[in-house]
Amino acid sequence: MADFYVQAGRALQDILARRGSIKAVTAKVGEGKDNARAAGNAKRILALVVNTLSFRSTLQTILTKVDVAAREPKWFGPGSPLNRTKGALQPPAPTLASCILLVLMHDLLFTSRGIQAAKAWPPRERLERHRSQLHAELVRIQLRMGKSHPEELRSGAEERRIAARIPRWCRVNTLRATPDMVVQQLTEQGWTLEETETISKESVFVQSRHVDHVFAFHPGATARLMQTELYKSGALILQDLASCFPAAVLDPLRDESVEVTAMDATSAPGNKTSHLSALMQGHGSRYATLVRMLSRAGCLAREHGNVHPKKLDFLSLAPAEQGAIQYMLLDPSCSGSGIVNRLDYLSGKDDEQDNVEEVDPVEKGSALATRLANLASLQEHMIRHAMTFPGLKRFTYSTCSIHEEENEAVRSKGAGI
Ligand SMILES: C[S@@+](CC[C@H](N)C(=O)[O-])C[C@H]1O[C@@H](n2cnc3c(N)ncnc32)[C@H](O)[C@@H]1O
Repeated sequence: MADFYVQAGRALQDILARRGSIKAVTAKVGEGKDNARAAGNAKRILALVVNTLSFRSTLQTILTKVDVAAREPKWFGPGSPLNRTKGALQPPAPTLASCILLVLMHDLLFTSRGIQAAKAWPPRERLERHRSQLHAELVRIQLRMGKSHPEELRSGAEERRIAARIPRWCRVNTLRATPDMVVQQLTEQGWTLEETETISKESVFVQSRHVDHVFAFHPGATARLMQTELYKSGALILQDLASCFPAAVLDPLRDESVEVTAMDATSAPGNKTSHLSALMQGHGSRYATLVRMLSRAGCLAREHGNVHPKKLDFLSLAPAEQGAIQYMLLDPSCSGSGIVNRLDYLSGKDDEQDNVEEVDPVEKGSALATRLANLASLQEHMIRHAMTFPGLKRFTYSTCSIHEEENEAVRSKGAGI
């Protein structure tokens, strides 16, 4: 179990050093030879890391009063042997010992079971020497903030309240089923399609007014939806409404009567690719990366679909050699600032299909400005590159960002409109 806390501390260190998203980092740390065990491990690490981050500001306030690193320098100071663990990042990243301290403090102060490592493990033993003072500080913070329970100190309460009101959007994958078939099966399972603006009950769903074959469900219905055969077979794909617009707008067959070729330039993980594939009704050829998702959605050419995935750097493609490409969906890396964060990973109802790239909700100020400038420069470069494809008739540019710098500004500079 000591190893578990070291792995969780490593994941936390990677996240704080901004080396990846929470999901990506914890999945990587949990990796091992035994897949089932690794998956279980990754889930537990994810839960501990997410919870530690939720209480991080409280934990750090406590540490300003009870400076564990100064009191126990051998295990939590800069010279700790924990900092020499294989793979530990070096400064300017926060030390591994300080990250392990946070995850241990989380379990000590916020769980009834306490730290789940051998009593003799020195970091546990050293930290627990300060247990009563740490608890006293926690109670002081609670009183100061007028909270009756430590759980109320968790940050992000407002975000969670909002998340609980956001519908769960699903797209019918017309390569697997017709919308009528989906409605019929759902109805047989106790769901009701209503013509209403508000989804009052978990069993009610409504049709999108904007994009064909897209339905909105109650946010609390996610787990039940994921149990359905429709979801498991790839006939129903969890995909936010906003993310359904690019393929719907591009719609390569809209004014074509002959076979066409389209490219999804930055396709992984593949939601928009499979949408585009479905809109092309099995015609044409195109590129994508995420074979697994495409296979599940029935899009792969080698499995009688219409997508030829290629793992390539879009920017390294020579447009002159791609004269066949007539339509292109360009959905490049972005800040992810507009992504609806349902926090499903907190409840274990993880949605592997959300096209989350990198989401950093704490990012502010000049760090954000620099990151946006870097992203905008790459995005503009991609638009310019797309526009040199000689056969291109139409392309869409989209991001999951709410920042003008990545949207209107990039479009104006890149495409000159
Ligand atoms: C926002 S995501 C795309 C999401 C995808 N359209 C979907 O709906 O599932 C951007 C993707 O572009 C990929 N990417 C970034 N630069 C690229 C490049 N030069 N060539 C190809 N893909 C790239 C990233 O790795 C990332 O997977």
